[in-house]
Amino acid sequence: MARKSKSKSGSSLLSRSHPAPRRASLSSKATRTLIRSHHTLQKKLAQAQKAGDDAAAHALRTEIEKKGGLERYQLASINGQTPSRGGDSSRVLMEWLGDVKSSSSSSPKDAAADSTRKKSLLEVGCLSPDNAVSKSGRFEVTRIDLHSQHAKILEQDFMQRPLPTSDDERFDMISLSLVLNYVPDPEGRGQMLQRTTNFLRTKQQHEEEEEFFPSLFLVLPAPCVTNSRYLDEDRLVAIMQSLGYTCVKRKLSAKLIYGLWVLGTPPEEKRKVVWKKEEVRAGKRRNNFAVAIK
Ligand SMILES: C[S@@+](CC[C@H](N)C(=O)[O-])C[C@H]1O[C@@H](n2cnc3c(N)ncnc32)[C@H](O)[C@@H]1O
Repeated sequence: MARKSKSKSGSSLLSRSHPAPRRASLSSKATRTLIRSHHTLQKKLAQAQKAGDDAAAHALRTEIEKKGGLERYQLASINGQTPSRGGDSSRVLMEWLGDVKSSSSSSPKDAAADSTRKKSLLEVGCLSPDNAVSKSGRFEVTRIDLHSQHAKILEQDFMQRPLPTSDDERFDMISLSLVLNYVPDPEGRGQMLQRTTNFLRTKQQHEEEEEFFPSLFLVLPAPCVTNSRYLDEDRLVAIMQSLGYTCVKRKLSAKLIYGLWVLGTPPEEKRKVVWKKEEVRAGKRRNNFAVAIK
């Protein structure tokens, strides 16, 4: 039975009834294969759609569904979050925030008020309401996903979420963990990164010392940055800086690259941001992950 839930922006969104997610008992190898194959098929589908090849797009949609579609992909991703397989990425965020005061308010009254106010977090691509960031109790979390597997997760495409009209509707932090690499084409990834800036509240002058907010927690598979023909860390930093972000925390593990990117006060004039898909390093064994902004 469908029922309605309210988003932070006040828009009503349809949410479905949610059976408890089935845990797939997949091996690590099967999990990786399934995730990779889903990404490849999504990329081919985006290419077919761009080329206007309806027959190929139909065949690819059928193949994606035959392999279990987004639901099975999500179950494989949940599998990858078990502690034995690297765990929940938001634990890294909580380690970073562990010793941070919630505010740098100048007056004792403001400080008292702010220390009781939870930070607001928009978690895009949320598979579970029980990850470290939710359990911390430090955030008021709004969770969204293309396919919700839990009543506390709104079924919503971030790219379609209504734009906020005031800071009350914006967030202190957005989490984009293993979501940007789900987007099948470079331009779509650029649009997603650009769009995050609209959903973060404005940094106030008196907050200069509040070093971790407003911010984007961005997590990508490490090879997207360490072994791509089109993206390395320098280029990622340059792209993010052109959007107004500064990296304040960064961690590279064997599998993932994590970053906390603070959005600064908006520049006087909006800078023109254009990033093409250009080779930054050659090599036959590299992948083609890229971010492009028109
Ligand atoms: C690999 S899972 C990542 C889950 C989790 N954040 C993590 O770090 O393990 C990617 C999720 O992002 C969701 N997703 C991708 N694009 C999205 C969008 N535009 N809006 C909302 N969710 C999206 C997918 O549905 C999928 O559940």
